[in-house]
Amino acid sequence: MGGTARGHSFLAWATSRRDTLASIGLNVAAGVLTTLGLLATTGVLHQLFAAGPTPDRIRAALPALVLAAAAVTVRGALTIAAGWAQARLIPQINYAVELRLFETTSAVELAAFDDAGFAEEMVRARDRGLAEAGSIVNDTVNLVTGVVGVAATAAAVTVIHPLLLLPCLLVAAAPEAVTAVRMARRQHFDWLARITRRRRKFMLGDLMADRHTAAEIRAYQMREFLLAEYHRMVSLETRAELRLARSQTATRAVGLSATGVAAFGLYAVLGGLLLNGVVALAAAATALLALQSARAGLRTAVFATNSLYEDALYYQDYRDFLDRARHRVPAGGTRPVDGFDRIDLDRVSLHYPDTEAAAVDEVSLSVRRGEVIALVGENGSGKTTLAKLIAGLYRPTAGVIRWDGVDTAELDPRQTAAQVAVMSQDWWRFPFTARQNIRIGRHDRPADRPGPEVEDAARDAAAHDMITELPFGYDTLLDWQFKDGQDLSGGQWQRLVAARGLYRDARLLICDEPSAALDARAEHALFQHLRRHPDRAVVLITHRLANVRHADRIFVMDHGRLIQQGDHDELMAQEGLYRELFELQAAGYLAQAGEAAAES
Ligand SMILES: Nc1ncnc2c1ncn2[C@@H]1O[C@H](COP(=O)(O)OP(=O)(O)OP(=O)(O)O)[C@@H](O)[C@H]1O
Repeated sequence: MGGTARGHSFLAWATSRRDTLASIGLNVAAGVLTTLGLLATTGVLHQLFAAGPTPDRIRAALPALVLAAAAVTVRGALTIAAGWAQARLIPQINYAVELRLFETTSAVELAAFDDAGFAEEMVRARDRGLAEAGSIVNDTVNLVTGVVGVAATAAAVTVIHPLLLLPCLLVAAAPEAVTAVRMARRQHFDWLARITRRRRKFMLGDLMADRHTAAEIRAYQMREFLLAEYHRMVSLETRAELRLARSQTATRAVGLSATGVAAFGLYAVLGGLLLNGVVALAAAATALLALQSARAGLRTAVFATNSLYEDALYYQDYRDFLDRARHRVPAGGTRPVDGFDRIDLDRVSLHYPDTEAAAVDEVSLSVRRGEVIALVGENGSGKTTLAKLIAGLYRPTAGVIRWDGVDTAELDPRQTAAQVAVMSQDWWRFPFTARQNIRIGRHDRPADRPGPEVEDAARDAAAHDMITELPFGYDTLLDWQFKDGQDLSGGQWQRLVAARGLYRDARLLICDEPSAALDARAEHALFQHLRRHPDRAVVLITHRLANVRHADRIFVMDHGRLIQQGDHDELMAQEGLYRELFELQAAGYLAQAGEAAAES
């Protein structure tokens, strides 16, 4: 926890030195005025309890009274100023903490997202870690305020009567502090133990309240099934929460009893000292005031320590996540890249985490500039994984990928990625306008770099007409959740994804099922533009084998292994999976063509 609090104060310091200094400094200054105020009050009481006529005593007490009033006023002003500095600091810190998280999550390697442990840590960091950053600052300032308050009072008391109250204060504070820390620890560990179940509960809740799942849930009448599953989670959760509440209540009861006994003892000691004449009446009265002020300070400090302890435990999750995530940011090399003549895969394998079999198993192949190659195989045979390896989205768990003979690990990763465009099979409906949805394919294209215009890319992907028919054309927001937002059909989205890929205008174009949702006309239009181009290599994955007939080379995958390669004619001349799959598809068309001929 010490490390965390230190780490965080660095963050506050780095975020805004002025506001951090002001938050702490003004609170300390307010504490000094508390001491002054108490000393002035003792002065007032001494004069009032002295012998002599009342008007004289009041007159004598006046200067101290003015001093006490001034101390209270200035202290109030300082506290308000400290509050202002704190209010400025918190949003800055929250922003810095969020930014750090998203800078890291968006930089980690893709493989990290396949790791369930990493995904869970990320949820934890977002779920609680972020929210705690602001509270840590608040609680730290409160702790400083509380401690300064107690120290200020203790200083005043020491001046008035050395060694009288300090031990008493400590005795009064101990039970509260111990109870608070115990409760915070238990709360945290209980939360950790329940996190997987809570994630599942949220996920079920999302399924039942999401627009994208609504149709399927109704079509399969999944409602009762989901509700029963949700109910099961909720009952387990409720039971766990009740168990926690029971033990927390017991701890609090013990803590409060101990605090009561300590307070009683404290007053008894003070009474005894007064009766025995060890303390004067004025000093005893100030002591009571001081005790009250000290206890308020103590309560603030204990409460802040408790919250700080709890915040720190959650915030530590955030920091641990950042540390671990930073190790998953691909380091990459420094060799500059500007295109390639050939990419060679040498016995490349990829194992997903927690899986037995390799998704890609010792595959060797090459992709040359100016070629169109195709990856073919049944579902789950490893085509998408292999394409992601070629695209550099995954690093091989064994084997080497070389660009013009250089291991990709040595190449500058940003420059390498700039050479690649991926039309992915599982694309996302980005909530931007149609134009932005295409432009994000190369949003940072410098003005002097040639490339297709947004509308040309859309035309090539058969998306232009559909976009111009939208209510605001290219400026239509493609998110139905916002006013004037629109949604598109699956095929329309896929045209947009294709347009984005073409707009990116990269040397290596990877098309994973680019036409799965397209109608025949759009598919035809797209494939016109995926033909050979001297400056570009295309890696095509498709189950519609008619589209791979013209590929320069076809690679056939089965259970992660490369089992056949060659062009269409070579592969058709062999017994094997390719011919089998091709003939199965062709038979469907031929049968239909035959039936049509018979009918006419
Ligand atoms: N993120 C992942 N984590 C774990 N296993 C995965 C992951 N993605 C794919 N797999 C597994 O890896 C294997 C290869 O999957 P891949 O998606 O590469 O196949 P594919 O040939 O593209 O299939 P399809 O034709 O259905 O698109 C499959 O057994 C799949 O279950």
